[in-house]
Formats: sequence, C-alpha cells, structure tokens
Amino acid sequence: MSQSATQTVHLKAPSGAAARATSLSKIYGEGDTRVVALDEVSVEFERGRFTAIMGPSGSGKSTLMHCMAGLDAFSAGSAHVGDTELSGLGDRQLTKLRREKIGFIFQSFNLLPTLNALENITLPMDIAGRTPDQEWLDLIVGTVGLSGRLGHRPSELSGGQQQRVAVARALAGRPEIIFADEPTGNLDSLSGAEVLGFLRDSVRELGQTVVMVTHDPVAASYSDRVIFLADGRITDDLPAPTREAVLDRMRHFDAKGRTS
Ligand SMILES: Nc1ncnc2c1ncn2[C@@H]1O[C@H](COP(=O)(O)OP(=O)(O)OP(=O)(O)O)[C@@H](O)[C@H]1O
Repeated sequence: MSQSATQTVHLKAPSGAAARATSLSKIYGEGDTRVVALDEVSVEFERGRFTAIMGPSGSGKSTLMHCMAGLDAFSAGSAHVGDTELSGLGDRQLTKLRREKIGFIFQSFNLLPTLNALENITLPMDIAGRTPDQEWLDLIVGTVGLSGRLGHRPSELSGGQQQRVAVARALAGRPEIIFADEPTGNLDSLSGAEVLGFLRDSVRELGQTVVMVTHDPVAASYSDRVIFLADGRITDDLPAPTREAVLDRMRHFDAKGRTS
C-alpha cells in the first residue's frame, strides 16, 4: 500500500450500522409450494466490520443477502442500507442505491471479457457517471496487488487475479457495504486465502464493511463475526471466530439436525 495514499485518503469507518434488517421475512410460493425462506430475521451489520453468514444449504443465506442488498423484494419487515429503507424504493431507486452504496462480489467473478482489468474495476463508476478518486483507486489496486495487470483482459488473468479485480471493483466506489456471495468458491485454497486476506485488509486498513456468505469454516475465520442461519432464522452469533470454533458450531447444528 502506498504510504502517501494512506496518509491522504480518509480511512476510518463512521460508526453505526452499514445495513440492518428488522423482522425481515421472505416467503416464496403459496399453498403446497409455500417456503418461508426468511422468518422474521433481525440483524445489524456494523460499519468497519467483516461478517460471515453461514448455515446449511437452503437455510436462507442468499435470500438474506439478496433482500438486504435490494436485489430481491421481501415479504414483511424492513431493511436499511445506511439510513435508506429499501421497501419504499422503486426499481430505479433500487438500481441507483445498489450502484452508489453497495459493492458486490460473486463466486463467478462476473467480469466483462472485452474490458481490461482497470476498465472492469471502474465500470460501475463509469455507468454511474462518477469520477473515480485516483488516490483511492491507486490504494486499492496496490492493496490487491494488480498494479502490473491493469491492461490485461480477464482471459489473460488467473481465477485468483480475476477475483482480485472483482474485489477492487467492489471497493472502487467506496461503498457503504460490500456483499460477497461465496467469493472463494471457485478458487484454489491459495488464491482463496489471498482474496480473503484482501477482504480482511479492506476492513481493517481501509475501514470498509464486508458481509460474506460462505460454507467454508476457514473463510469464515477471516471475519470478525459469524452469524449462523437455519430454516430462515438466526440461530447463533459468534464473535472473533476461529476455524475450530466455527467447526464446533457446525457440528452442533448437524447434531441438532439429526435429532430433530
Ligand atoms: N426463487 C425461489 N422460489 C422458491 N423457493 C426459493 C427460491 N429461492 C430460494 N428458495 C427457497 O428458499 C430457501 C432458502 O434458499 P437460499 O437460496 O436463500 O438458501 P441458502 O442458504 O443460500 O442455500 P445454499 O447454501 O444452497 O446456496 C430454500 O428452501 C430454497 O429452496
């Protein structure tokens, strides 16, 4: 990270919740096909923290993330990003909110093949008509170690490098919050560890806020906090997680699942 950039870019995260859900419910279908994907979930994601969301397949992790990120409508309750309540917003306002306040990282990188790394990184800001803050851009490109690769297209980059481009893209607009859905799911363990390290650095050193869905206890151990979902409800909230503590909680759920 460049010394001059760290001195001039304001890095401290303001306190409070970057996003919160209150009694958030999401119901799919009706009658015989009715599924309660989220059952009155209340949670706050504090600014300047790295939170992991874990839970068995079908427990509601993606639904929670999608509802809180304005990608999916919810059935009841409320969700805020910063001070903005999502249920009052129409499609255009939701698009604007996602563009201006939220960074996304997906398992499949989602880079545009015809653009080079730098163009991919600045694309959301270009679409929004915003001029990237050059110092901030230099800082994040340096942090994720892409300085020598900015002119390369995705096909000329490894999976790990492509996901680093996606991390830089999510950070470029200095969003209120970054939602990452299984960001290491397509990476080997070394590249995954690098990406997780960058996400952690973006929180600890750059004051960003990250929420990540993962199945991997090692990935979760990079976070500051793990919330566990089961059947659309939060069943546990683990601060300062280690891999062992996460595995222990997972065993606990498995055991409960077998006996219930
Ligand atoms: N579009 C949909 N229509 C109907 N049911 C859905 C839909 N999307 C999700 N569900 C159901 O909602 C529940 C929660 O799904 P969700 O994808 O949020 O779980 P998840 O914890 O992210 O699972 P995974 O770890 O497998 O990705 C599941 O029972 C799922 O079958």
